[in-house]
Amino acid sequence: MRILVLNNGSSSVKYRLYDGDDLVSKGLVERVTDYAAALREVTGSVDLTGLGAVGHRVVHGGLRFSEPTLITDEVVAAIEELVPLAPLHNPANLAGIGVARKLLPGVPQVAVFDTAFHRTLPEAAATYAIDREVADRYGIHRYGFHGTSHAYVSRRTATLLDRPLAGVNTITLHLGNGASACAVEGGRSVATSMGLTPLEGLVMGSRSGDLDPAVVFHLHRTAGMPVDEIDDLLNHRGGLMGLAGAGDMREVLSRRAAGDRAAALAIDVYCRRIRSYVGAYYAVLGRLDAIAFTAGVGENAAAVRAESLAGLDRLGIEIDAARNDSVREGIISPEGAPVTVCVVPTDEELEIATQTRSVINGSAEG
Ligand SMILES: Nc1ncnc2c1ncn2[C@@H]1O[C@H](COP(=O)(O)OP(=O)(O)O)[C@@H](O)[C@H]1O
Ligand SMILES: CC(=O)OP(=O)(O)O
Ligand SMILES: [Mg+2]
Repeated sequence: MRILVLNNGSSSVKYRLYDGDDLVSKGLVERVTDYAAALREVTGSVDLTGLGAVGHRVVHGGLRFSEPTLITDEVVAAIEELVPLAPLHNPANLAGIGVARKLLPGVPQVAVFDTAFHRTLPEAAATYAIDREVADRYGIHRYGFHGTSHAYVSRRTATLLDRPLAGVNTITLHLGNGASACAVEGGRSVATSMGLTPLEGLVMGSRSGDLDPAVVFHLHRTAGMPVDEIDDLLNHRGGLMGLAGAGDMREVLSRRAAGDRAAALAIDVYCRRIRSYVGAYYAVLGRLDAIAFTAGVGENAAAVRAESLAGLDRLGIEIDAARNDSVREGIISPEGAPVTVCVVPTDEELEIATQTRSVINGSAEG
């Protein structure tokens, strides 16, 4: 079955066309303002004959969506209702869905949610310690994101260990522009660092990750900053961008190499945050079999991997320097180490295609 996968961001359209598991073509349309035009460009440039389905990445699925879902008008309305919880991501996803349904009538469309994998979080992990009634009324809950990636990478890690997924405990570290950590117990997400929105947790390209919520009140009251400006400060002008003046890890690493102290501090803050989460999630899991690094930074920045896990050998967590510098995919811990540390390239689009196909096959059978 041929499947078109669309991953619409706030300013770009990424697409992949699969025939079974084979990638037939892929592309990226950048600086998108008109999704209809961008998608017409995509549909005009690839051969879509025999297309069996379109799979869409949808970032926020709220509490409702724990599985990939066939898109109907009612599903679109539900995704629209979640826009306030993901104002940067869901509108772009919806634009892609709207245009694809119009341009490809009769082709089934499937939504694959970033949040779905985390619907297994234990209640104690998903609950913020605030007034219960307020939380329920406004949907204040840890939803977690990058679930498609954490699911794919934790599965691949079990394969790499040559053990059944059900018996493997892994910490997956998705370090891209957005970044999140996940504790995966036997294939189920039991803790994750992003929360109500993709702002919480690790230090990211332009997002601050964790901070004292009182920072927001303080900036509002003392600096007189409107809430929208604080939102922009934390989401777009924080993280590596805020600390080092560049959001791209390659640039920050090269500035540090040139002696830039702000860049050096930014990387220290970035790696220390990862180390804190690894320790916390080790405690949550009780027994840890593997740590998997993935996404742009995790797959490519050996220095970040080494610095994040430095000094954890007493916990059985160690990196072999020669392996870390040479391995593109596979194990980077020393032979026989208690915890297997590995690099596992993610493939969110392939996972979306796989899940989309399972929905189509399931509905054909059912
Ligand atoms: N060779 C590299 N060394 C260090 N960082 C890298 C390298 N290649 C890519 N990156 C970083 O990966 C990040 C982007 O990750 P990616 O997973 O592609 O992001 P996203 O899909 O979230 O847009 C950027 O910060 C970029 O600097
Ligand atoms: C949810 C999220 O943070 O996605 P991205 O990493 O694509 O920004
Ligand atoms: Mg990515």
